[in-house]
Amino acid sequence: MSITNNGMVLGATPVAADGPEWVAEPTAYDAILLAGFGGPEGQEDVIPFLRNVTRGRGIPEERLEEVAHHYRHFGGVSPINEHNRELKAALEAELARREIDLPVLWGNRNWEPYIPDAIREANERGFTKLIAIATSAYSSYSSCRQYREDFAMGLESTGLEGTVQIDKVRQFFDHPGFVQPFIDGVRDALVKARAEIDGLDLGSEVQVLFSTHSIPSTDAAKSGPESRGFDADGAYAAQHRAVAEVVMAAAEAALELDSETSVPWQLVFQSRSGPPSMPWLEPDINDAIHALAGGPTKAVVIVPLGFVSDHMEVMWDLDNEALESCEDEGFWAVRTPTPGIDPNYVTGLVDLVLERRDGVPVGDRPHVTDLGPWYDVCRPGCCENVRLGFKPAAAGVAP
Ligand SMILES: CC1=C(CCC(=O)O)c2cc3nc(cc4[nH]c(cc5[nH]c(cc1n2)c(C)c5CCC(=O)O)c(CCC(=O)O)c4C)C(CCC(=O)O)=C3C
Ligand SMILES: [Fe+2]
Repeated sequence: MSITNNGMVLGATPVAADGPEWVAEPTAYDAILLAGFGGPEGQEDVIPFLRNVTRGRGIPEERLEEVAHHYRHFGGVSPINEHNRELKAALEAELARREIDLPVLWGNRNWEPYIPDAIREANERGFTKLIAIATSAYSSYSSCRQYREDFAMGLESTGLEGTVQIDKVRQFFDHPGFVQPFIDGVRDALVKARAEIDGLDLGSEVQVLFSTHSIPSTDAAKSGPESRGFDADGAYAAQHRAVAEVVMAAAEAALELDSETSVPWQLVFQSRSGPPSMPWLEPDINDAIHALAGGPTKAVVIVPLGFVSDHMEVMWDLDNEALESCEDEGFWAVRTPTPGIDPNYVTGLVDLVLERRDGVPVGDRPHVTDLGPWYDVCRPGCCENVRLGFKPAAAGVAP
């Protein structure tokens, strides 16, 4: 991978460092690149998979053993690859329904089929312009830039940089298609809590915990473009807070609560993995649950706001650990669904592809928070990783 003398990264849409945040001209894409995290599909895959994920990351050995145990507990199989096969099929069905001729290629960051496999397949089928959907909604190194770096590395390792172009749809944390399944989930959970707990006061006796992956504080601070002036927790935390506010307002409206009543909620973090000496975003969801003990809370609603499907972080860290913490404290508790292949989500992803294909003006792009619509082309320095240092990335402006 090389950077041209005017600052453009080869393989990415050619825009200068001071180029546009949004691409308002149509682009004749040949195919969609569905980019997943990847997961093991049997006991023998567990260790090689974990090595792929943690290469060069300084994750303590004890943490790896603990995480290996989560996978071993489920036969060494993460459901994440099956989720992505289902999502691919759902996208294909929605594209066919709308008579849009865009094949979907699938490649993962950490397991087969790998991103370079998908890039090679694109080339073999004569595709030169790909629009990527990464299965990750928010801005941070792990949820945005790392996918873009893997695209750049994949183009380099296949020798196809300059031949195949990879663009990426904007981070979709505040796209209505992604947010609607969470609104439905919180509404349904509150209805259920009210039905099952006699005389429940939704204004004081429920706690909605919006949970997302913790990340190192240094990554959080660098999430999103510097120019936006976010606080120390960066765009990552700000985006989650903004979406949670929208979800709560919509769920409260659906329940027809009087305007005096607002349901208590907070943003919490899970799945921390660095050494204890390294600060990561807090509070941890289990600490937050235990801190509610002795207060008015009777019911806890856990919302996996940072995740698109019920993969290992949801199955283990929420459905096993966090629900157990609730049980320990005697709280009534439910975990609401992830978007999965909810029709709102699938339709929304196709809309995100079409807004790039058709060059929809930024003013016409759907978004439910004031932070969006997010950039088509990542800004200089966006989501960079100060621990790992600079690596070239596709679908953005250099550096
Ligand atoms: C922000 C974020 C998302 C959400 C965005 C997205 O969805 O992409 C996410 C998703 C996921 N993370 C996953 C798995 C793992 N993540 C790890 C480690 C890490 N994640 C991090 C962040 C994130 N991770 C970070 C900062 C690390 C430390 C290492 C590093 O600096 O990169 C490790 C290593 C062991 C451990 O320490 O836990 C594993 C096994 C799986 C697959 C689950 C399955 O198999 O079903 C998924 C979807
Ligand atoms: Fe992770």
